[in-house]
Amino acid sequence: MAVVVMKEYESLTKETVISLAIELSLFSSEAPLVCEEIGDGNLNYVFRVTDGSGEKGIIIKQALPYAKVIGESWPLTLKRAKIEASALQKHGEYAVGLVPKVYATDESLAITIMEDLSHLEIVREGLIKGKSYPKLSTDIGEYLALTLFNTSDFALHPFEKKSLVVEFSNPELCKITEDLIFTDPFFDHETNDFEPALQAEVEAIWNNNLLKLEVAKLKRSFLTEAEALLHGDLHTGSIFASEAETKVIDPEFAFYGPIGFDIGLFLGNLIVQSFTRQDDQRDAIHTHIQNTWNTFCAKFSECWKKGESDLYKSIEGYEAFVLEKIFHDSVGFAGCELIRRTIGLAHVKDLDSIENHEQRILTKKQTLKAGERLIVSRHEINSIDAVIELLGEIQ
Ligand SMILES: Nc1ncnc2c1ncn2[C@@H]1O[C@H](COP(=O)(O)OP(=O)(O)O)[C@@H](O)[C@H]1O
Ligand SMILES: CSC[C@H]1O[C@H](OP(=O)(O)O)[C@H](O)[C@@H]1O
Repeated sequence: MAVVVMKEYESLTKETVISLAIELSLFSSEAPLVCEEIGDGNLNYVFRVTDGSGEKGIIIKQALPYAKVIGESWPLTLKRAKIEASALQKHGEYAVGLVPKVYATDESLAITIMEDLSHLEIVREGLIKGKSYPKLSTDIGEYLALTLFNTSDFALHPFEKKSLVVEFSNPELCKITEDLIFTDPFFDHETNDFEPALQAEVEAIWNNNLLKLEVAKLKRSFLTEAEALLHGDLHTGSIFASEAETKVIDPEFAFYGPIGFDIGLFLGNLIVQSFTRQDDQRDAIHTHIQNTWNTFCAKFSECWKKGESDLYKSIEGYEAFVLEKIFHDSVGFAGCELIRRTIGLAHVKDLDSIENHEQRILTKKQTLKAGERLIVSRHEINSIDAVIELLGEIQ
């Protein structure tokens, strides 16, 4: 990967992106370059440059000094571009082929130049259309096990692990998660955004001290447990796929946190999708939920058996203890994701695009109920099949 040293920060336009692509010799000098801005996320600009044939493309993603969805009133560090590029590379070392290739970065412009994945589809969009992506859960289960195990103390020398903890210190992006996932939805906070028909359910959440105690414990794990290098925002909008391929993008929230957080966010987004489907279409999603966890466990155990880095790895019962903790954390984090995606600042299209008002409100009530039960009962839920059973009980 090249590191391009450019001038000071400026917000790129389609024209300056083309000049940059020429300056960096990313295409042959005669190619008639075309650029479009394709970013649909909350935070950054994403430019796609093609050579006119429409076939060869590259992606130039640029961080803005503020959150795009809110505007300049929400300043945000440009350092997130470097974190994202470094996390793509670090995760790519272990989850080979499951993340886009990074071609170049420039810290002062806050850009990452990477592989164009436009031949794939964002999983959230495909799932909403009823697709099921046969390889999704096997690939994501493996991605989770390989990235999380191999960046943890189970695999790394303690000096290397601690130096990665420092490299991936990401306080501003973590603060967004601390607020938007773990705090604001559980209090009457101005960032919340919910439909008036949900007022009673939302107030019940704000008044539920048992629920809030459990969320406080999960937030504490997020704040304090530097277990592995997380993606940090692994929702179905951060995954590209086809029938044959899966690629995880957008790890700008990467930092050292609890292993169950990435797993829980992915499962939470699958659970949201499950509630939006007709009964006869839910099985494909439930199979993905089960297979994600089962693949994660199988691959994590395979990694556990390799290498000698931690003498305690061979102690009877230790691996089972670790996996049990990760499972209960994952279930709780999934619950938080369900609640924040329903009533918090950042919604998901799976829910908001349900046109029929009654159906949309019913589905949102279900995601809230499921979220609450997953959080409060997570220590009594002892298998992934029990999660599926719980989903079936929610009317
Ligand atoms: N490598 C890529 N190849 C093709 N399209 C991409 C790529 N990365 C991002 N995109 C497009 O840009 C959108 C926003 O990208 P994302 O990284 O999620 O931005 P944000 O950080 O703002 O959420 C994606 O939903 C996708 O449509
Ligand atoms: C104001 S940030 C809200 C929300 O946006 C991020 O998602 P993405 O960058 O994928 O659009 C993240 O989930 C934050 O919680």
